[in-house]
Amino acid sequence: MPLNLQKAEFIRSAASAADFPRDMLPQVVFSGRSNVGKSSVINKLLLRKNIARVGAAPGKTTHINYFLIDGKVYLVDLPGYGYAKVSMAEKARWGRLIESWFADTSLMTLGVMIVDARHKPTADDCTMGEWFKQSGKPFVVVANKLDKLKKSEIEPNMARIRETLELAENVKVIPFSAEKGDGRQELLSAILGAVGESL
Ligand SMILES: Nc1nc2c(ncn2[C@@H]2O[C@H](COP(=O)(O)OP(=O)(O)OP(=O)(O)O)[C@@H](O)[C@H]2O)c(=O)[nH]1
Repeated sequence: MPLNLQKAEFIRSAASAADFPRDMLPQVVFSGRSNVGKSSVINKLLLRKNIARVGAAPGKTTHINYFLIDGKVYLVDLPGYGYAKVSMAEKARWGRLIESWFADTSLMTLGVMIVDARHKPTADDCTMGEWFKQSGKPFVVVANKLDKLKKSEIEPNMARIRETLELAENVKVIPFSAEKGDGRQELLSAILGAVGESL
């Protein structure tokens, strides 16, 4: 049976490891700096207007949101990072939550790390990249907001992202526009391949 992307449902918000689903279904985990467009990427991927809420209140660092696609694949939405106005206490809480998630990488099938196509990855992005590398699981980098680049900027910016994050050759950097839809097929293929499903 092909995977029906239209059948996506919110399952739960997890505030600690006790709430993480631990059934055997594959988990595709999304991370990104606050405001990078993570919700927009997820919405574009699923062709939904608003399954992952876009934009309203940045800095919601306290919960990991779980969605289930067609009863078969979890989409895991890690809280955004790097939002300037967040207190030290909230940053520490974010760190503990992420640490507890990555403590058991048997839960993870594929990582999707979203960065801004326009900019050099931040120190926080590099830290996130380390979490993914150390997980030992496959991951891809999505360079979002591609529509804001001039054509001539695309290649050098992608190279800068790869270099700054010190990515191994087998890690894909996917130029993406949640606004226009560029990169959707490539990201979808990477996800379907990792979870062993087709459309
Ligand atoms: N031009 C352009 N704007 C985008 C794109 N993706 C997202 N945006 C805009 O960037 C802003 C942030 O998008 P969100 O999807 O809310 O970002 P987020 O990373 O989920 O943000 P948090 O909720 O703070 O974690 C919104 O104003 C979006 O419309 C894109 O590909 N191109």
